[in-house]
Amino acid sequence: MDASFTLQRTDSTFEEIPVIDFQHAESKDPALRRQLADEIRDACINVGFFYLRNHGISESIIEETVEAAKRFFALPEDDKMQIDVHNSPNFKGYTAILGENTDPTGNGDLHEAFDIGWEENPGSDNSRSEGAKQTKATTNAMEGENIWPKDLPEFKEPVLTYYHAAVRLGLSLFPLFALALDLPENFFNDKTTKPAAIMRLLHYPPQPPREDDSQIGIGAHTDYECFTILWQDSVGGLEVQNTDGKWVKGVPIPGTLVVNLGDQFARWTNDVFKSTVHRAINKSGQERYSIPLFFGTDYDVRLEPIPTCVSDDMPAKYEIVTAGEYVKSRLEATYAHSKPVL
Ligand SMILES: O=C(O)CCC(=O)C(=O)O
Ligand SMILES: [Fe+2]
Repeated sequence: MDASFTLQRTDSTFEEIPVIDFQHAESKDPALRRQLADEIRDACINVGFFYLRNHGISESIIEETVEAAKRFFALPEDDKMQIDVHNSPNFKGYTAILGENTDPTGNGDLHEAFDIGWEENPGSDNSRSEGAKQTKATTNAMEGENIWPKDLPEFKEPVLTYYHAAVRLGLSLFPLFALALDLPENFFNDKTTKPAAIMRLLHYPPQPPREDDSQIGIGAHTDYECFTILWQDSVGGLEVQNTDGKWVKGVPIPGTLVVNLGDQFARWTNDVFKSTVHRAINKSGQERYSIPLFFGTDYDVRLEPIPTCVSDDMPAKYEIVTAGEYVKSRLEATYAHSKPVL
C-alpha cells in the first residue's frame, strides 16, 4: 500500500445499478479477491448501490423467512400492537403503517415492519463463519432482547436462521470493502466483533396510483449504518436517486440481494463511499415484502476518517462520532414523531 495514495470522491452520475458476482469473495487467490474489490470500489464510489449475485444464502432459507413474515403481518392489528416498538427501550418489535415518517417532508410511510437485533439461534446448523461464531452481543442502548410475537409458530426459527446467514454475508463483505479502500483486508476485523446488525421484515401494501407522493412505501432517505443487505421480492418499487436527481429503478433481479452503503460508511470514508438516497413506492397493486439488514460496526468504534480518504485537497468533512451513538440518535429521531403521547 502506498501511504501517500488517496482515493477521490466523484460526483459522476449513474443510470444503472451494477451487478457484482460474489463467487470469489473468499477465494484463496488474492488476485481474484482484488478484482472483486475493484468492482466493489467502483460501485461504492460512483453509485453507493450494487446487486450481489452468488451471495451464498440459500433460496429455501429466504423462502421460509418470507413465508414467516407473511404470517406475522397477517395477524390482527391488536396482536401486532402487543409488541409495539414504542414500548421497547431498544427499537425492537412492531411498527404499524404510518408509524414512521422516513422523509420529514412526507406524511408517514405506507409500510409496517418488525425489527430484531442480535440473538443466538439455538436451532442453527452452525454453518456460520468463525468470525460470526465469535460474534456476541453486549448490552448497550442498541441491543438487548428481541421481542417476539406470542403464539406464532414457525416464526422465530426461520427469521433467526436468515438473520445469521445475512450477518455472515455482511462479515464477509468487510474484507472486500477494506481492499476497496486500499486498507489491509483485516482492517475492520477488530471493529466488527459484535456488530450492530438490525434486521427488519417489511410489508408494503399496494398504494393507490395517485399523483401525490407525500405518502409512499418508504420516503426518500439514506440508511444510517455502514451498509444494508436487502432482499426484495419480485414486485418492485425500490428507487435510487442519481446525482442528477433522477430516480433509477432498483428492479428486482432473481437470485440477487441488493447492497447499499449507509451514512456511517460515508462519514468514515469522508464521502468517498456514497450513501445514496433511495425510497420505495408500491404501485403494483400487489403486496410487497422486503427484508433489509442494516450492518453497523461495534458500538464504540470512533468513525475517524479512514487515512486513504483524506488529503490536503480533501480535508476531513465530518466531526468524529461513535458509530453506535450516531445510529442511536438517528433512530430516536425516526421514531420520535410517532411516540405515543402518555
Ligand atoms: O424495501 C425496500 O426496497 C427499501 C427499504 C429501505 O430502504 C429501508 O428499510 O431502509
Ligand atoms: Fe433504506
